[in-house]
Amino acid sequence: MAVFTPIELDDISHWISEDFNIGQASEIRGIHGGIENSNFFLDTIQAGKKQEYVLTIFERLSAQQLPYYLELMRHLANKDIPVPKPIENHKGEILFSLKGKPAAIVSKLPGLSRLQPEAKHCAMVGEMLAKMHLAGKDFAKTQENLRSLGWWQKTIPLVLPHLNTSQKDLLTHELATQEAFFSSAAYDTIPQGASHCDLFRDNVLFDTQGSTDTSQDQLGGFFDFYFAGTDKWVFDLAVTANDWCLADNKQDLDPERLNALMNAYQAVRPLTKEEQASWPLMLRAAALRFWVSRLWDFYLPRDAQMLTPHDPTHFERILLSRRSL
Ligand SMILES: Nc1ncnc2c1ncn2[C@@H]1O[C@H](COP(=O)(O)OP(=O)(O)O)[C@@H](O)[C@H]1O
Ligand SMILES: N[C@@H](CCOP(=O)(O)O)C(=O)O
Repeated sequence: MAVFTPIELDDISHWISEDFNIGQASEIRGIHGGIENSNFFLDTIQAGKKQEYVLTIFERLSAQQLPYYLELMRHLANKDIPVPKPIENHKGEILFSLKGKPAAIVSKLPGLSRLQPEAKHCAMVGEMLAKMHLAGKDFAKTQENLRSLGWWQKTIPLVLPHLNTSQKDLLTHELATQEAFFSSAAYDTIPQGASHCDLFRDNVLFDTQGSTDTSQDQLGGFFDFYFAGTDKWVFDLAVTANDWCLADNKQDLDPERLNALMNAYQAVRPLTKEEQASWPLMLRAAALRFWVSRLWDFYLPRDAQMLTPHDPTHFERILLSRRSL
């Protein structure tokens, strides 16, 4: 994440001790890594013991949009899906205001990201993703994926002037293909529900159980639900596959990792015939979604301390690879 809105301990100490039951704030540290929100590790001391939380200040999402994400995390956590649990204040609220922006405090998950995943990591992620989809079936709220087709249609004209001719052609052709796909009868038959929509390697933690290698790794949890939405579950799986199952050339799919992800997912929730048929176009949709957002972040950047933009060309290559399948 980046830090767009700096926060000091003095800004929150009184608020934490007065409004919550999590002890006294003892330290706050800006987190480097993501690109959307201002995130901080927040330590407190409660009954003499250190407790760890994550404080997020939302930079783009509004107080109207946020209840979906926070309630979804609470719903999933209550069903034993390992996700950050929003912390309630004394009034039972989970959405607050800090420095004039919406903010939340969530539990800190254990572990670290595995950026060079083995097939077994892909399998753990596939299994938990399917369990998460099923656990979200009775989640009452719905909210569209705010980075889906409507957003691509609005954003692509903003980035096109920055691209060369072949990039422009690729982007406009793929958008036209996806528009036709989204409006097809087949698309309507594909099951949907609460989806993470950004389940990249850096949004999953593995608990290493104290081991220095990967042998004991257990899933620590999924986090960063702030791109979640009601979407096709198989789109969520395609987003995940495009990041977790890359071959050494960083663009093609690696059969071993992909099989591990898909088999583990389908052991919990087998894909329907319609989902199977949609898979090639879903992989392309998932590649397009992140090519567009990376272009947008790259060419129309915001001010931030500690911001590291992601490379858009990575998803241009992934899209080309998926189109050649
Ligand atoms: N609940 C959490 N538990 C543990 N670490 C977290 C948690 N939430 C965020 N982090 C850490 O903060 C970093 C940035 O968070 P992220 O959600 O990716 O930022 P952004 O909201 O900007 O996308 C992550 O890479 C991770 O290290
Ligand atoms: N996963 C996306 C960017 C979203 O940033 P995150 O830090 O919130 O995951 C990408 O890689 O483009």
